[in-house]
Amino acid sequence: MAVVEIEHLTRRYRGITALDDISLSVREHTITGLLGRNGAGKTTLMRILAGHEFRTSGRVSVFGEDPTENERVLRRMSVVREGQIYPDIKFKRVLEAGSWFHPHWDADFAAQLVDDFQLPLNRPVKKFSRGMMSAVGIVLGLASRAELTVFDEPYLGLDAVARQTFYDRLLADYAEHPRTVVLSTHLIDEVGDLLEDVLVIDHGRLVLAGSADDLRERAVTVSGPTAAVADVVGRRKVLHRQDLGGRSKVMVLGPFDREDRNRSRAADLVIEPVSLQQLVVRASGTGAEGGAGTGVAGDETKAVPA
Ligand SMILES: Nc1ncnc2c1ncn2[C@@H]1O[C@H](COP(=O)(O)OP(=O)(O)OP(=O)(O)O)[C@@H](O)[C@H]1O
Repeated sequence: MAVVEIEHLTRRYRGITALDDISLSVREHTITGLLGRNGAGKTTLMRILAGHEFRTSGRVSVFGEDPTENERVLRRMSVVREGQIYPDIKFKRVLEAGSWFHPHWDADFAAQLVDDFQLPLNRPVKKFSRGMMSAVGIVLGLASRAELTVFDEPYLGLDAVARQTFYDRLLADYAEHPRTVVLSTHLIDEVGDLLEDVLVIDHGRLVLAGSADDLRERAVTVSGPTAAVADVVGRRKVLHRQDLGGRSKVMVLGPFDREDRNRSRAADLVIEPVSLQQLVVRASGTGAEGGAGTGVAGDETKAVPA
C-alpha cells in the first residue's frame, strides 16, 4: 500500500520550476531515501507533503487525502527539517510539546535518545549548538513514532558518532515499530544500508526510482575494448561513459543475467558493481547521458509504482 501518492506534481516559483511533473509513490512501512543535488527540489517536495507549501498543479495524497491544511493527515506525520526554529523555552518543554502533538509519542524512548545525544533538559533550545539543535529534531522525529516521518537533511552539524547513533536508533526502533520514513540526505554512502527504496530527483524531475537493492544489483560498470563493451551494453540505459584509446568504461542499468556475465567474461570485459552514491551522482545530470531526460525513471526501473 502507498502512504504517499503524487501525480504530475509541479511547483513553480517566479521563473523557477522547482518540481516539474513529478509522479511517485512511497510504500507503507519502508525507509525511502529522497536523494538529489543541491537545489534539486527535495525540500520543496517535502514541504508540499507536509502541507507547508502549495503546489502549482498536480495531485498529492498522503494517507489517501490531500495534506494541505488537513489536520487529520498532519497529526499522523512528523516532519524534521534542517534549521528548524524553536520557541525560546527549555528543551524539556519542547519535548512536552512533542508529546501533545503526536499520539504515538514514547516518553521513555525520548528520554533514552536525550541521553544518547547528551542533551541538557533544562537549557533553552535557543542556546543549543548547531549539532545539538539537529539532535533535538532527531529526538522529536524518532520519539513521535508518527506513521509517516519525514527527515529533511536532519543532521546539519552532527558529528559522525552522533549520525551513527541516529542511524542505529532509527533502524532498531523501526524494526520494532514499523512505520514509513522518508529521509532526504546528501550522505548517500552513509545511509545506503538503511534505505529500502530510493527516489532521485534532479532539476525538479524524478530521474530514478526503485528498491535500493534492485538498483544496486542492476547498475554496473562494464569496461574493456569499445566494440565488445558496446555489444554487451546493447540497448540498456547508459548513465555514464568514458572512452580512451579504443577502450571504454560504461555505467549502465541492467538487468545483467548469467548469460550476459558469461558473455562478458569470454570477451575479457570487466563487470563491477556500482555504489548507490555513484549511481545517484551519475543519474543526477552531471553531464553526458545522465540526468533528466534519460528516461531512467521509466517503467523498467520502477519498483515503486507511480
Ligand atoms: N520560496 C522560493 N522562492 C523561489 N524559489 C525557490 C523557493 N523555494 C525553493 N526555490 C527554488 O526551487 C529549487 C529547489 O529548491 P529546494 O530547496 O527544494 O532544493 P533541495 O533539493 O532541497 O536543495 P538542497 O539539497 O540544497 O537543500 C531551487 O532552485 C530553489 O532556489
